[in-house]
Amino acid sequence: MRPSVTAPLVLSLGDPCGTGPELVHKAWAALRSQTQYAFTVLGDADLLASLGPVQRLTDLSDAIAAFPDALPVLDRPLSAPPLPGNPDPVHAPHITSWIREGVELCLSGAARGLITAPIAKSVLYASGFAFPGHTEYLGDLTAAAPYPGTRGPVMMLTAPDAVNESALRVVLATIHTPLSEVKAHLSAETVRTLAHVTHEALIRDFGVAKPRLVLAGLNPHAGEDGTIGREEVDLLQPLVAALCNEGLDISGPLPADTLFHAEARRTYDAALCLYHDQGLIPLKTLDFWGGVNITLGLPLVRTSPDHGTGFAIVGKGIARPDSLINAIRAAHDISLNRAQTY
Ligand SMILES: NC(=O)C1=CN([C@@H]2O[C@H](COP(=O)(O)OP(=O)(O)OC[C@H]3O[C@@H](n4cnc5c(N)ncnc54)[C@H](O)[C@@H]3O)[C@@H](O)[C@H]2O)C=CC1
Ligand SMILES: NCC(=O)COP(=O)(O)O
Repeated sequence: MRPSVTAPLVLSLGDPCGTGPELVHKAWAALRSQTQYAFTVLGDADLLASLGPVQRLTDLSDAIAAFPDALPVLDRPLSAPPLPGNPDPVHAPHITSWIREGVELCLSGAARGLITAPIAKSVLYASGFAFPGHTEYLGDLTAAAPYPGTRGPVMMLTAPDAVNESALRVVLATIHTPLSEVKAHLSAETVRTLAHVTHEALIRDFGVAKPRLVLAGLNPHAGEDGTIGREEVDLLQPLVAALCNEGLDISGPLPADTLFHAEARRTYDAALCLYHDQGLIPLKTLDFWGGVNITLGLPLVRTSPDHGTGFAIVGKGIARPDSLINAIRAAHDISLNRAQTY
């Protein structure tokens, strides 16, 4: 069902021992007077009440009215008390159930977007979580839901507060893949799907009328005509030619080391990167505090701060909410764009 633009956003609390709970309160305090960003937390209300004012909701539709006065929460209690800064796999089933319920609320139309606070992957893996991260989990949870475009999930990171005028968007062909295995995971079909999902999402989710894509090379100097690696010649150049024939505006493969300076960024709307750090190093260098992680190609809107659980700084009052605030704003913006084009 298509979500109403007047439905609230929902936010899964993530790891209760991380910075998520305090950041949620900081984000609420920053946004409480702007009810277009009203969100409700799926998580433990006692934990959140220990950090600031909360309103326990029984009905999600009360979220917008409650938002200016207190942080709205759909109380989904933990079974053991969380120790700040000390993650414990005992919380894993709750963490994943908050995400699952957020997905259900979005797919039913009761919520118009899901923001996920950070999870610690290794903690979830220790309790049997079978997905590399939210991205793949959300792809699995939504596999049966109708979607009008090319299916993701695709991970996009955006640096909305990047300096030098031009923001940066990167999308990843491989995500949490060890570097030694990246090459084996790169196929024409993987990169082709990445390009199409990104092209369609730039139109549907970001309102870019004619998306311009660029593909980064894998090797130094993009292989230098096959003399420093052959992936560009054998795989990526023919693929870019095929994608151009399919109607996409895409260039590359280009050397990654000269792809991210301000002037270069003005020439494209999204950079297709082949592995995690190829895209995330420039992004986090440009905008360490404000980056947003967005999942493309899903039948729901999902955003997240680009940082992790920050266990070492929990409770110290120094965790910055910029990225979470940007994630909430991005979910709002994307849901409005989708309402116009979906
Ligand atoms: N969206 C998600 O669910 C993500 C989860 N993670 C998970 O987070 C855990 C920790 O990963 P790390 O690589 O240590 O990354 P991290 O982002 O938690 O920490 C990296 C550095 O940034 C600082 N930092 C993090 N958030 C901050 C904030 N809001 N304000 C100020 N400083 C902040 C930390 O103190 C640390 O120095 C891992 O288990 C990882 O799986 C990592 C990235 C995204
Ligand atoms: N480095 C990005 C990250 O870890 C986010 O992963 P996900 O949980 O959004 O799939």
